[in-house]
Amino acid sequence: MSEPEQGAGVSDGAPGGLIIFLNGTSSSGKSSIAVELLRILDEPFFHLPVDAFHAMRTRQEMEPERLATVLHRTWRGYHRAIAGMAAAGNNVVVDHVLSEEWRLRDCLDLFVPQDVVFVGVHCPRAELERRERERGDRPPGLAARQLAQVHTHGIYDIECDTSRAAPGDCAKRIKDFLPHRPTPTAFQRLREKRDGR
Ligand SMILES: Nc1ncnc2c1ncn2[C@@H]1O[C@H](COP(=O)(O)OP(=O)(O)OP(=O)(O)O)[C@@H](O)[C@H]1O
Repeated sequence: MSEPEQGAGVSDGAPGGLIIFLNGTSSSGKSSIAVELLRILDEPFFHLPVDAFHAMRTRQEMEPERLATVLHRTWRGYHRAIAGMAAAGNNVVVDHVLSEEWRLRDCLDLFVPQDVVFVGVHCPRAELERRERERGDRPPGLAARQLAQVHTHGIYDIECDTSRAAPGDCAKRIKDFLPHRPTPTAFQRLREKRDGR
């Protein structure tokens, strides 16, 4: 039996899969957009949220120092799992918080930069705090603490403000952007910046 044809327009014929990378603070609306994306995208995509990787870990108590090591390893493994899925030709929606500088550096080292659609998921502080209170399953102040770092690199392919647009509208904008994404991509530009070019 022959292999199913690879989708045109989404991966541009490249052997690697496309990575739609949603970056924003906790409660900014990343998962909600990812759910909508998977509903409307025409090609097969996998949603890989960082939370799913934390949820796979055993639940035992750990000393803070050991926990820090285990968490660091989890994030590094998550980045490599994304790269691995994409390397095998799978399209991926990533739902991640770049709240520490090394995380972006690690992703820049690992992902094929022309295959990444880097999406800034923004939401004003007051609305983040309101959502945190309403959902009750995140520590109060978590999103506000992450705000300082998450968007500091300042370069995206596309950005959305989830206080002004519903998750479905953000997903539709991202989907419509895919066939027209310009080069260099945000990841290509960030790599050039990293390399001092
Ligand atoms: N565009 C939006 N408008 C209004 N409410 C939203 C919007 N997007 C998400 N929410 C609400 O905000 C809360 C957080 O959304 P979501 O889980 O998608 O965020 P997240 O960025 O994935 O958060 P986390 O990283 O903490 O998992 C949910 O209660 C969700 O219903």
